[in-house]
Amino acid sequence: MIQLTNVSVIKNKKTILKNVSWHVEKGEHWSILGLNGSGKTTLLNVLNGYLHPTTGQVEVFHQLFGKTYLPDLRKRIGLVSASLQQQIQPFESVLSIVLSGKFASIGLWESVEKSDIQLAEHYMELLQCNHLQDKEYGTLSQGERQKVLIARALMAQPELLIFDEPCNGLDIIMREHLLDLINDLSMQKECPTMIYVTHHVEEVLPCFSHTLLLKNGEVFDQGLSEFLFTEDILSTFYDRPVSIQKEQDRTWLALKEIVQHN
Ligand SMILES: Nc1ncnc2c1ncn2[C@@H]1O[C@H](COP(=O)(O)OP(=O)(O)OP(=O)(O)O)[C@@H](O)[C@H]1O
Repeated sequence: MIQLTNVSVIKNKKTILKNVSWHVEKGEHWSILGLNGSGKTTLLNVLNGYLHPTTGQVEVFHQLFGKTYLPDLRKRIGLVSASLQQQIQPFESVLSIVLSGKFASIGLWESVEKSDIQLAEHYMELLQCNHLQDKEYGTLSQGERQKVLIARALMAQPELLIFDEPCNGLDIIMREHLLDLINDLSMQKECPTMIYVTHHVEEVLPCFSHTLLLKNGEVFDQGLSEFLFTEDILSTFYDRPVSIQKEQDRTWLALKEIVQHN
């Protein structure tokens, strides 16, 4: 699915990513965990081909960037991100937004078939947002918007689905509801390979069996989430002592000391 080899990104003399090597197999689901400014967004931009690495090699679906036509490749990648939210017109209906996912377009400009509507309804049902289909996007809550964007991403039947901090701005009830839906999705036969980018270890569901820990633009560690989410590793990762608790097959984190910011 993904093969990054020694990828570095330098912008304005600042090294944003340094020698990132990462391999994702089809059917593996990965989380990318990192603090603010660790390089997560930059890494996603590299993956989507919006940013060319200064050095190193990127392959997605065995296609080497620089030797492949990126617009076609991007159609195989679903992205659920805040930047997408900002591009959607507030008056567009939920059904139209979900349908537009088939064409990876902002706005629905193509004619659709009955089978497209049926597929859109299937995904809206899966994401429990079919009751919203006639509503305007601008009237939806943040949680409802995220569900619609996931249904939209699935319409293109992507092979790779990237969630970029999907729980930002959600209260705990809506966060858990959205995570439940992502968990349900992971159990579907048609589930694409998923990448879940987050600041919060608590959000990493058991289906995200693998994790890439990104720190200051470098891979701090990577591998099976269950082996990485220990007090020792996470304390070094966060540069401060943390305690963890395992509940519902997830890892819940607390700082052992409150850090004073002056
Ligand atoms: N064009 C640029 N020129 C200089 N520095 C940049 C540029 N783009 C990003 N950076 C810096 O690179 C670092 C990583 O940014 P990035 O947005 O990838 O981090 P992030 O992990 O996504 O952060 P957050 O979680 O806060 O969104 C930041 O310190 C950012 O200021």
